[in-house]
Amino acid sequence: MISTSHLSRTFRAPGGEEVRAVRGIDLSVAREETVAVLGPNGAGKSTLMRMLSTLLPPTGGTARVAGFDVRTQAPQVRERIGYVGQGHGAGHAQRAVDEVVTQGRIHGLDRAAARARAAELLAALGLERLARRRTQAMSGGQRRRLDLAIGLVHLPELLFLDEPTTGLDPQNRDNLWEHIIGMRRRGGTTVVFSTHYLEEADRRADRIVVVDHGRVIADGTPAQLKQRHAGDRLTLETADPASAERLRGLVAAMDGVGTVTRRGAVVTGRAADGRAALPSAIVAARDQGITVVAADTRLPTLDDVFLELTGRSLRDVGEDPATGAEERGGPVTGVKDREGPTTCAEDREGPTTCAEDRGGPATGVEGGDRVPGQAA
Ligand SMILES: Nc1ncnc2c1ncn2[C@@H]1O[C@H](COP(=O)(O)OP(=O)(O)OP(=O)(O)O)[C@@H](O)[C@H]1O
Repeated sequence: MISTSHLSRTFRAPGGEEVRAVRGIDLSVAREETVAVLGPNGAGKSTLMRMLSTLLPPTGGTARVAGFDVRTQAPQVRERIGYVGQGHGAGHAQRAVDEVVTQGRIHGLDRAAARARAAELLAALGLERLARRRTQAMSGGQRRRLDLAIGLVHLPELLFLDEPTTGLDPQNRDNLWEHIIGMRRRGGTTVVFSTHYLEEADRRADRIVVVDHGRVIADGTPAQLKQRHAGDRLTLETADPASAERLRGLVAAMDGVGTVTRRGAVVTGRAADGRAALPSAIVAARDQGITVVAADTRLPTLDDVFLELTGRSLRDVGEDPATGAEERGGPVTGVKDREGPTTCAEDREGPTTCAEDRGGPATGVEGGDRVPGQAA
C-alpha cells in the first residue's frame, strides 16, 4: 500500500539554514496494516505523513501510495486516502454536519449517502448533539473530532492520522478507535498514525516505526521491539544504599544482565530473561550476606524501548492519555507555530491554492491540513 525509497524532505529556513526533516526513509506498509509512527518532537513524523498524503512535495527519493507516485500522480493518491493532520480541517462558518456532508459530496457521495454517512460519523465520535452547531463555536476537542469525521467520510482505503487522539478525552479516544477498527473490519482500511501515547501505539498498531532525526531507527511489532531493544526489567531492593551498591556490582557481573544502575537502596537492570536472572541475583546476594527486601521482574514497555533508542522518554513530550485534554484548552489541535503564515484561498467546492512560504508551492490546504477535494 505504501512503498518509499530514500524519501527525503529538506526545508530551507528563512535565514538560509537547511532543515533536513526527513533523511532517506525506506518504508513499506502492507494493505490492511495498522502502523504507528513514533518519535520525539521534531523527528520528522508529520513531514513524512504530509509527503505521503501529497500535501508536501519530497525533495528527494520516491514514494508510491495506493499504487501511485505521490509526486506525479497526486490526484489518484488523493482519491484513495484520508488525511487528518494536526491542524483544523474544518472551516469556520458552517455547521458541523454540513462540513461533513460537503466533504462527502466532494468525494462523490450523493446527498442522501453523504447525510447518512455524516450522521453515522457524528454519532460514532460523540458529536450528535453538536451536529447543528457552527464550528467556530466548538471547543478544541470537539473540532478535533469533527476533523476526524471529515477525514473518514469517504471510507478511504488508506488513512493517515497525525496525532489523531491528542486533545481527546479517554472515552472519545476509545470511540475513535472503535470506529477505525470497524472501518478496517468492513473495508480493510490501512491505517498509518502518529502518536505521543506509547500505550496507544502498543495497543492499536500491528507494527511500530520509530523515527528520529528524520530516519527510521527501529521497525517491528511492539513485541519485537520490546524483545530487541529493551529486555526484561529487574528491580531488587536492599535494606540500605551500601548493600545496594555491593549488589549492583554482583548483578552487573551476571551473564545476560546489562545496564545496571542504583538509586538509593534500589538496583535496576536489564536482563535477556528476567525470570531466570531474578532468582540468580537473589541467591548471589544471599551468598554475600546481602538482604534483599523486595524483588521484581517485568516485561519491558514501549517507553523502555523508546528510552533505549532515543535516549528520551516520550512521557516528557507527550501528554498523559489518562488525563484527557479537552479541558486543558491549549492549542493542541492548532497548526504549529513553525508552520508560519500560509496563504490559502479556500474554495470548498473547487480547487484550493496555497503558497507555503518555506516549503515551496503546495497544492494542499496547508493551513487547514486537509487533503483537498480528492474526488473532485
Ligand atoms: N515548513 C517548515 N519549514 C522549516 N522547517 C520545518 C518545516 N516543517 C517542519 N520543519 C522542521 O522539520 C523537522 C521535522 O518536523 P516534523 O513536524 O516533521 O516533526 P514531528 O516528528 O512531526 O514533530 P512533533 O512530534 O512535534 O509533531 C523539525 O525540525 C521542524 O522544525
